[in-house]
Amino acid sequence: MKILTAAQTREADAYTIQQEPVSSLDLMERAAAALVAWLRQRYSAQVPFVFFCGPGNNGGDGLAAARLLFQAGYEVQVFLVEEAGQCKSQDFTQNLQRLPSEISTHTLQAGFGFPEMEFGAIVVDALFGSGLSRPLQGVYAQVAEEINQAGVTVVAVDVPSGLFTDAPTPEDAVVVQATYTVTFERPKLAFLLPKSGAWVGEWHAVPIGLHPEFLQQVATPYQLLTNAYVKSLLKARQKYAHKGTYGHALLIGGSYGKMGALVLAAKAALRAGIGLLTVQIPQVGYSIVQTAVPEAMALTDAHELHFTRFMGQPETYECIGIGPGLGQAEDTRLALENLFRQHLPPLVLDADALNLLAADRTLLRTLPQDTILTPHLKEFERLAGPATDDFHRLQLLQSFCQEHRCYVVLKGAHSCVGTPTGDFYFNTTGNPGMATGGSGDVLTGILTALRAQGHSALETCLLGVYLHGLAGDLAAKEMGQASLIASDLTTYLGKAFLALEAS
Ligand SMILES: NC(=O)C1=CN([C@@H]2O[C@H](COP(=O)(O)OP(=O)(O)OC[C@H]3O[C@@H](n4cnc5c(N)ncnc54)[C@H](O)[C@@H]3O)[C@@H](O)[C@H]2O)[C@@H](O)CC1
Ligand SMILES: [K+]
Repeated sequence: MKILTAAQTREADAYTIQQEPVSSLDLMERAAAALVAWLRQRYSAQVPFVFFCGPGNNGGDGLAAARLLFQAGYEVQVFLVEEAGQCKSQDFTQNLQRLPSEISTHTLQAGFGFPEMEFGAIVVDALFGSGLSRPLQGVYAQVAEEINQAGVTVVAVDVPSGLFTDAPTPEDAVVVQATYTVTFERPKLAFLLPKSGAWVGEWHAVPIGLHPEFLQQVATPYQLLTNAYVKSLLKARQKYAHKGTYGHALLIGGSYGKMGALVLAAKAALRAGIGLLTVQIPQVGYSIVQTAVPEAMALTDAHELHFTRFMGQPETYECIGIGPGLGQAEDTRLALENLFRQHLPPLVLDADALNLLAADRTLLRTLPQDTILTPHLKEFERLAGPATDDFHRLQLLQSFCQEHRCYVVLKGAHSCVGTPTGDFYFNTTGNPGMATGGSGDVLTGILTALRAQGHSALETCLLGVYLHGLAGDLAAKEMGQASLIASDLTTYLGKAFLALEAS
């Protein structure tokens, strides 16, 4: 699903208005109706609502929603926030005229006294949306600050007011801290990035019937993974298959004190459908692996404690995953250097393999084409340098993938897959319970297994991050986020496959 910029959203609105055709006011009515349907589903008519409406179409949405909610029997109060002399949008003015006189309506201007909130009231933030052109100032900044200090649930309309959707929001800017953001049609890019995403709270995209033709033709490098798309990447298992049909993968990793990481990756690879799995481990790991993962074959390194020399034949494997628990010993770095000189099957690199690459730029330059790298933010910074903000990081991701002709899964909430073509794919599954040691090792196992089964590098990344997050969501539903541990992700991987197939 394409993610649109604010300018593209305006074009989509205009195209819909012209082609459907529908009046701008009726499109706003649809947006308000979608917002109100969301609110009514969540809150009963006993819950009082306080709307703060700005002068543009975002404020217009707020006014239309206040009217619809009032007509549905809710207690509604409206505050019009305006800088003296500020122009109002036409649809705002029309919706103000349509506001029933029974709704208590006040104007807040500079130097206002902020209203007392009734206990349990929900604030609806309709100050500014995608039309924001500069940071909030004056009365708008004051209202946003007061809302943030009121300690109430805040539902932002379309965008939390003060947040830039396609560019970094200045560090010192005032932004409404939303509990929920009900956004129209598509989430905005800023919602998916770690710093700006924190203002958005939990976001929900509600459709307002923007013209499908426009959505189909508009060009963007930013895509959001949808269930339907990821499902289309699944391959059915064949009746006459044997274990050789589903690839032979190799995982290299584990070192003294870090064998668990390799075990987690190995179990995940097996649950991700691999036909055969071999692990290469230092001698210290032999009995651990043979006991913990009896389904895997083991190759042991000449070294007791860590990886020093590849012991197999590269052509035996359809994919090699390197990194979980690998360690960063000097002879491990040399072993990687030697390995990269050989003709290799597709690679998945994680954890210490990435740290070794970051410390040795020559090694980075010898990276085989279409390698998949799975850094978290800190590991990515070591590889590509520090980012000044979320948007700069996306630029770094794009140039890194293009320069090294590789795929990068930048891990976090909404993990982002960067590609050599310059496109970005944001994941939609997963939860904060997965921020726990070993989660990344499980992902490496899943990706290695999918790649070995013949998925392209891109398919592997998309299917892998989605299933990994879905397993986390299913696990969290039953055991809660705080108690979730990495091996639960593997336990729930089968259910994730089933849920995706059945969707
Ligand atoms: N037909 C449409 O165009 C639709 C628009 N919709 C709503 O319209 C919103 C966008 O509306 P607008 O383009 O009117 O923009 P906003 O309502 O976000 O902003 C209004 C105007 O305020 C001014 N402004 C920007 N930043 C300011 C600041 N910091 N201080 C003071 N003034 C500032 C600008 O001139 C801007 O156009 C969307 O977020 C959405 O809520 C929805 O109703 C769906 C349909
Ligand atoms: K808003």
